[in-house]
Amino acid sequence: RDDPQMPQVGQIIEPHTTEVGSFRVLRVIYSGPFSDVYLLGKKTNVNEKFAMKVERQVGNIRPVLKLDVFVLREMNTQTGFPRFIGAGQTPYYKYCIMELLGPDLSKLRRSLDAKKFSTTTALQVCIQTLQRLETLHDHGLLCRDVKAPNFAIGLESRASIIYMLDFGFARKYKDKNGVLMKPRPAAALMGTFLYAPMASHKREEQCRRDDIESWFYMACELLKGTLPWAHLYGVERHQLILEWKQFIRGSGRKEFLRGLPQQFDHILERIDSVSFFDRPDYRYLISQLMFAAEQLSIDLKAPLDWQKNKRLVRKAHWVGELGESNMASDLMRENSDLSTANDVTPVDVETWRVWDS
Ligand SMILES: Nc1ncnc2c1ncn2[C@@H]1O[C@H](COP(=O)(O)OP(=O)(O)OP(=O)(O)O)[C@@H](O)[C@H]1O
Repeated sequence: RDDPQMPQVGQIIEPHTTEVGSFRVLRVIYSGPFSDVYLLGKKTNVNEKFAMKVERQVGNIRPVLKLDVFVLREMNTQTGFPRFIGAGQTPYYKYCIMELLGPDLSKLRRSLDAKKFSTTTALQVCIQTLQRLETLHDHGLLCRDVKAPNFAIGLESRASIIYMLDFGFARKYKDKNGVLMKPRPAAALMGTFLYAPMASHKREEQCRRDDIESWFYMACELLKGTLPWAHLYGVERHQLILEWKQFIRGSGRKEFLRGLPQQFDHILERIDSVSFFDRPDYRYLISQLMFAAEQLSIDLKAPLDWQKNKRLVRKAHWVGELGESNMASDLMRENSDLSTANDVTPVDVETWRVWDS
């Protein structure tokens, strides 16, 4: 941010595509290890706001903005994907301008006193996030970093829509003829340890099922609170996190699922039965969530927690960053002090205390 070559507040940004016009940099929204995100206003009307993700041209250990631009362009007209506005580069940085969104689901959840959403909100969020994954997958793309910080709410009239963000780990799983690509013999450990699918822990190629497996961990966290392995520092303990994920499929299953709608048992069973080339049965998973809502007399059209409590959105802006998408293998190689990789405060670990004793 102190680098004068990088965008500065007040500066005018003029994307190469002339039809989108010019923008003024208003402030920094996020400053991370791999990218910075800025708030922009239209030069002609600063009240018309946008977000701009920026990545350095030189010295960036994980250049991904090209991927973000590719996916946003590909998904541009789809519900729940930020509208792509324009992109460009200077000798110092690349940038991508897109629709401005509200806070992410992780910040919203951690802004609540109970650190979990109401069941009404959590189930609606679970359904919408699954629908986003279905859309992404049906466009031939995998996310490979499904987690609450990568979903954000829309602004104002779009506050009930959950958007998918951050495609830095996306990958095509079909070739140009639409044929499913064969798995490579080994793949990098990708994504975020907390939610990584077991295949990723084992350095196997990921498939659609693996995004849905990560979605499942996220869904459990949204409904029940912080995951029981959240306190483990993934860089050093990722093998133990894998063992946790295996344990909840064996003797730990009942305890793990306690307090969640009973349909979560069927959901996990169905996810685990999907093989590498299969299309997950999104319809079945969504119908199970709807069935859970029906049994709990939940109205799936009811206002969401942040629509009922406007303070929550303001509070979420103050909650710290969490769970950056650090490429696990890079972290381990560097063995640096990036201890935020799995930086979850075990505030509501209480819920899962049974395993600590
Ligand atoms: N369109 C947007 N509108 C509002 N905020 C955004 C938008 N895009 C990104 N952000 C904010 O910037 C943060 C980082 O964005 P993103 O996850 O795309 O970048 P990243 O470099 O991959 O970050 P990380 O590695 O931490 O996941 C998001 O968590 C969100 O708070």
